[in-house]
Amino acid sequence: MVEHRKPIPVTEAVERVINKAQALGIESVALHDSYGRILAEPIKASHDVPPFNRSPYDGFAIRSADSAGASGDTRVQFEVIDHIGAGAVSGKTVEKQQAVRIMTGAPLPAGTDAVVMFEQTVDSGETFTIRKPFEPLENVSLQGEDMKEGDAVIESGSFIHPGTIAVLATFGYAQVEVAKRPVVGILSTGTELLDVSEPLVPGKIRNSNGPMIAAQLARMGIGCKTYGMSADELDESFNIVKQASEETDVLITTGGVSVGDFDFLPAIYERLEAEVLFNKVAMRPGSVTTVAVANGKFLFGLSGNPSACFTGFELLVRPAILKMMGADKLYLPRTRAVLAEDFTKANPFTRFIRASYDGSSIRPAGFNMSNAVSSIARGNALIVLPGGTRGYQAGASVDVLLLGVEEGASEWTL
Ligand SMILES: Nc1nc2c(c(=O)[nH]1)N[C@H]1C(S)=C(S)[C@@H](COP(=O)(O)OP(=O)(O)OC[C@H]3O[C@@H](n4cnc5c(N)ncnc54)[C@H](O)[C@@H]3O)O[C@H]1N2
Ligand code: MOO
Repeated sequence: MVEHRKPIPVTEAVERVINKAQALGIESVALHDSYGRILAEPIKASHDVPPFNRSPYDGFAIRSADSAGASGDTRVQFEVIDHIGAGAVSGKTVEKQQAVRIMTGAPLPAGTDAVVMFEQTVDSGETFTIRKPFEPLENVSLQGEDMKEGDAVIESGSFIHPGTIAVLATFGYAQVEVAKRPVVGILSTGTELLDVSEPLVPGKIRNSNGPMIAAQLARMGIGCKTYGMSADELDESFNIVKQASEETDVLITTGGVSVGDFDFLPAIYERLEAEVLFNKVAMRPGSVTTVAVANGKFLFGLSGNPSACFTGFELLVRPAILKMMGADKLYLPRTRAVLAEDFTKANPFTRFIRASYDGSSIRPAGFNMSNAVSSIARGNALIVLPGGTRGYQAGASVDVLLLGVEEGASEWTL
């Protein structure tokens, strides 16, 4: 008898998965290993940045009051009494009409409150003259102008990117508290699958889903265990899935999840006595995406069809893993864009179309069936067309989810 599955809305599927996903705790890593991790502590400024008033230019530090009256006609002269570069502190106190030759980054000497750039001086040597007056604090980089001691600078849960690392280094974090990452496994099921290095033979295709998912994980800062490929054979697949699920927090399988005679994932979930969160989602591609939990381990049954597999990962696996990683932003950033060409197909389920987005308009990235590989390569975004709609014309405003934006992403709210 053919199994009938009840589709649930994609937002409901996301919610069910998110409700099951638990953060895995905290560990300490060296700063240079922290790129791509999720910060597990809030970062407060432990001192002012910059920590002292400093020169933002190469020039001369003066007392601004001494420059009063300087003009094109009336030059004002200064005597140079010291010379410092960044890292040095002048021991001198600057008196009337005196100056210190100062390089970018050096602290302002006692008594001075302005900096004259070399380009603003005439005849510079032991003495120099200027042709304009300077305001107090003119050309001075002020202590604390960037960050003040005690400022909340970065929130816990943020993705650690190069800018985060610059802040952490500034405040002396040689070690950083980060969220633990889940151990994720990938198993590609299908008797038809060949390894990437194998020659094509009749009836077979190369496994593109496994390497694609590994890369989708990599751009989230997650490595993976690869369980290779298994044939569509129940006992063999069951044994691999059972062992892999024991060795991982999240096992992602592709293929074998629909209602075909050789689709064994549903039977495997049953044998594992897994709790199936859903086995049909009102989305296309990826309607067969199934998520189950067995012994506290996630089993993501993604479709074998490449575009469906890709989309199921981005919409359902990615937020679950981000929650396990302790991230504060779980969803793909969402925006609106103008459709660049007609899309007249009906959308019985919410449709996610691989598309290329140029910042204002968006164009479907070619062949858009769930078995497409080419459009995944060409797309950098997904157009979202709600279920029950059809007949979108060029010029229509549509919802768009941006792909590959792992840093500083805003949220796609449910
Ligand atoms: N009677 C029905 N048939 C199908 C239904 C349905 O509701 N009733 N759903 C269709 C939909 S929608 C999809 S999507 C597919 C999904 O099937 P599976 O997820 O079980 O995947 P497979 O049948 O194993 O493979 C589908 C397709 O993808 C190719 N494939 C598989 N693995 C890979 C891989 N690692 N790399 C590249 N390509 C892969 C495979 O050869 C098939 O062509 O079911 C429909 N059928
Ligand atoms: O699961 Mo299928 O991808 O809806 O075409």
